[in-house]
Amino acid sequence: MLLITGYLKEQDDSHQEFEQSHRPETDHPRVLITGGLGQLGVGLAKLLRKRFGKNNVILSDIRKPADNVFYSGPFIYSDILDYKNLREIVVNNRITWLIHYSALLSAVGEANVPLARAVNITGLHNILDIAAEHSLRLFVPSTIGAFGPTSPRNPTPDLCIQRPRTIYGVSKVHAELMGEYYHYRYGLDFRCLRYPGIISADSQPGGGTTDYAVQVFHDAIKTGKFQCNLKPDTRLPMMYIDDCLKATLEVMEAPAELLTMRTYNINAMSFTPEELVQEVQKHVPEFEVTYNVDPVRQAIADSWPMNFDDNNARKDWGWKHDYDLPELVTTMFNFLGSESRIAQAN
Ligand SMILES: NC(=O)c1ccc[n+]([C@@H]2O[C@H](COP(=O)([O-])OP(=O)(O)OC[C@H]3O[C@@H](n4cnc5c(N)ncnc54)[C@H](O)[C@@H]3O)[C@@H](O)[C@H]2O)c1
Ligand SMILES: C[C@@H](O)[C@H](N)C(=O)O
Repeated sequence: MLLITGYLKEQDDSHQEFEQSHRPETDHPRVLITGGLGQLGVGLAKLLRKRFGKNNVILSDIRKPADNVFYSGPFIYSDILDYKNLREIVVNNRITWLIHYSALLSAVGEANVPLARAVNITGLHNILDIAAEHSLRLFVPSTIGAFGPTSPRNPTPDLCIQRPRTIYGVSKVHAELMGEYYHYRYGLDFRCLRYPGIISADSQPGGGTTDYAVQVFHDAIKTGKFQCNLKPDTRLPMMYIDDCLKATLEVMEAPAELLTMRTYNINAMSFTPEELVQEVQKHVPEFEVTYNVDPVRQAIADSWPMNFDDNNARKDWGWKHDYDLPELVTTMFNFLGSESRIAQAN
């Protein structure tokens, strides 16, 4: 058996022991999260473990997990480009839900197109085949980046022209279309949400265009100064991580008959760097910002939606966000402020 977890290792090194003492509850899904050590995976694992039980949710990645992650529940090495290994993990752990988070994001994708193509497209093909072969429920996130300069930008509906100009966006449109094709052709239970830029306090973004909206909080607390790599009036859809993870769980649990589509926009708020900074200054009045525009990220942002129309998600399966801009900013400062007080005390 392949599964080795820090949590289990602490108790017993025998895999036999795992099989006997940790039988999965049959009424809960057995979940595998790929690319689980990025900005979103650890938080999602925490949420799903609370709901389905610690041992029913396996995090996987090609990176080495931090101690707190390793000891918080099952973790396994998995490279999504290794089809045989992926299939072995699914079979040996009797996986029923696959959450496919592995990807190269927009900015790092432009910096390494061959790798982005391999991970985001070839990797997705492995995931689709394994999910179809083993009748898994498959979640693949898409993104505001799946739209391009010829899409309507304010607001962007679910169905419209999608001609993105990044390898990231192209690979995500490909994922949407392939997932839907497998659904209609082979009956694959494919579910997909187009996430906005996600903002989180306890995990770092992986090299996207919306990363500035996370970094700003860290710099406000650490130095009181921030250099923004997008222009002050660049408007993009954004969401606090708790809303993103809640939506993911909700769409995965939604009865199939409610889903009139298989790919939905979800949204919470939309702001520019200037508007975010004004809100941050309510908490840190002396906060100073300068602008040093990164032309690659700026060109990407200028081609993306400014506002996202998520009416179908709201109508079909009851999507509703909890965090608007003021709550987001207060929550980020509460979290990071308490962390920095703890660090100072130690
Ligand atoms: N964070 C956002 O703002 C956002 C917005 C829209 C969509 N999404 C999507 O959500 C998903 C998760 O995003 P994230 O922000 O956590 O990404 P991230 O970049 O932080 O993490 C991606 C993870 O994929 C892993 N990975 C890379 N190559 C791999 C391989 N060959 N095999 C297995 N794993 C591999 C990386 O090690 C990394 O831990 C992605 O598909 C992303 O496109 C994220
Ligand atoms: C928006 C999203 O897909 C990611 N945060 C990026 O900027 O690339």
